[in-house]
Amino acid sequence: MHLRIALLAGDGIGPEVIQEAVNVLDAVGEVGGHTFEYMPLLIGGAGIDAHGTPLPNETLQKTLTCDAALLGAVGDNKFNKLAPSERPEAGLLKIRAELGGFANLRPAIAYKALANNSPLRHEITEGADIMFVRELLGGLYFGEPRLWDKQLRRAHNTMVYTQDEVERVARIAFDIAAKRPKKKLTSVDKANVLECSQMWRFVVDQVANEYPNVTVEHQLVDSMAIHLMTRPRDFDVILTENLFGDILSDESGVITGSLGMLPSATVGGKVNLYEPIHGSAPDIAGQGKANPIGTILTAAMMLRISGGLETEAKGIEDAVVQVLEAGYRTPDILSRNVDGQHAVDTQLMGRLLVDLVKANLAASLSAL
Ligand SMILES: NC(=O)C1=CN([C@@H]2O[C@H](COP(=O)(O)OP(=O)(O)OC[C@H]3O[C@@H](n4cnc5c(N)ncnc54)[C@H](O)[C@@H]3O)[C@@H](O)[C@H]2O)C=CC1
Ligand SMILES: CC(C)CC(=O)C(=O)O
Ligand SMILES: [Mg+2]
Repeated sequence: MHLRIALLAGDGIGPEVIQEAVNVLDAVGEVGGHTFEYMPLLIGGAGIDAHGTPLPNETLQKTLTCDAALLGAVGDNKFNKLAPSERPEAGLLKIRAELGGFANLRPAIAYKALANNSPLRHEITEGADIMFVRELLGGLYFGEPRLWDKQLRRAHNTMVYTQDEVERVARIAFDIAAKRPKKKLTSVDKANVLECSQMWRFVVDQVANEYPNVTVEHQLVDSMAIHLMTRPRDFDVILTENLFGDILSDESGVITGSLGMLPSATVGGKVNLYEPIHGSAPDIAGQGKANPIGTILTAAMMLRISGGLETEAKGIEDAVVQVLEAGYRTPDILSRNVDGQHAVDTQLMGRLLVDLVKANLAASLSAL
């Protein structure tokens, strides 16, 4: 298998975690006989610094020629005073829109080895395995008009969805739910207040008729924030709009032990975009403290979805379980009062995973 991968490292911890994912991909390539061709491209603050724009044209054009795009994170405090349309984050929103992927898949799994690293009690998180399907191209992040009228001392953002936009992401979520053991879909909205949400619910119910084997429920987003923390095991696929999905999926970092553990894949467009769900973490950037696991699991999603490399993806996911069970912890998942932990930095976590991935793949190849 040959994959051309646009490498959009971005800002802050982005380049640090992307490097570890590349090392793991290289290990997969070496053992599995695949070639991964990387195209490093600037985005976010790195794009602003080099070319005055968070999405240089070269980045977009070259990404469009690739089989997949792997992104770290964007954002830097030095740009905080810029208007939203000029900030690093605007580059990410623009590339998402241009690539066209509308379904952002964000799995959140409670790893057994991290049971004592979550502030939630073990019996609450044990076995939790959620797949968020977040609509990525609509809602408040893209709706027009949007402005801050400083003279009128008033600002607008617009939540807008078409029925077609809801339908296409709902279909992806139902397809996923239909293939999972629990076959349950929870659609999250704010239908007691918002017309967008009332329409969302109407469309989801229509699509549900095509999936009689999937159990459907609707939840309001405010109480859902509580249900997610008090009974995460009751959920399977969670379908929601852009902003609600952004917030709830970050919240699921509590279930997994850290935001740094969470991967994502965006599908449905011209080129799939793979990114961990966390941001550029300026508070820990450049210190070797970043957890690369979310990005490494993101690379596994890329191999599975864009490369059809199921064994290789599983080899990475198993390596993550093994490294955690052996007690290795970056600072974000290191707990006080827990025995058997070994503190590691970003690079050592990456190296341990490279070795485990190589061993896992060699074992599965020799078993063939
Ligand atoms: N996809 C992207 O590129 C995203 C970019 N951002 C941007 O990132 C910047 C920082 O935003 P924040 O709200 O602080 O969110 P953040 O996700 O960057 O960080 C939140 C907290 O989680 C920690 N954290 C995040 N990723 C981690 C990792 N891999 N390992 C260990 N700890 C990790 C950070 O140290 C911080 O304490 C902002 O400029 C924001 O706009 C935020 C979210 C997504
Ligand atoms: C544009 C991004 C900064 C929004 C975000 O936080 C995300 O997509 O997770
Ligand atoms: Mg976010």
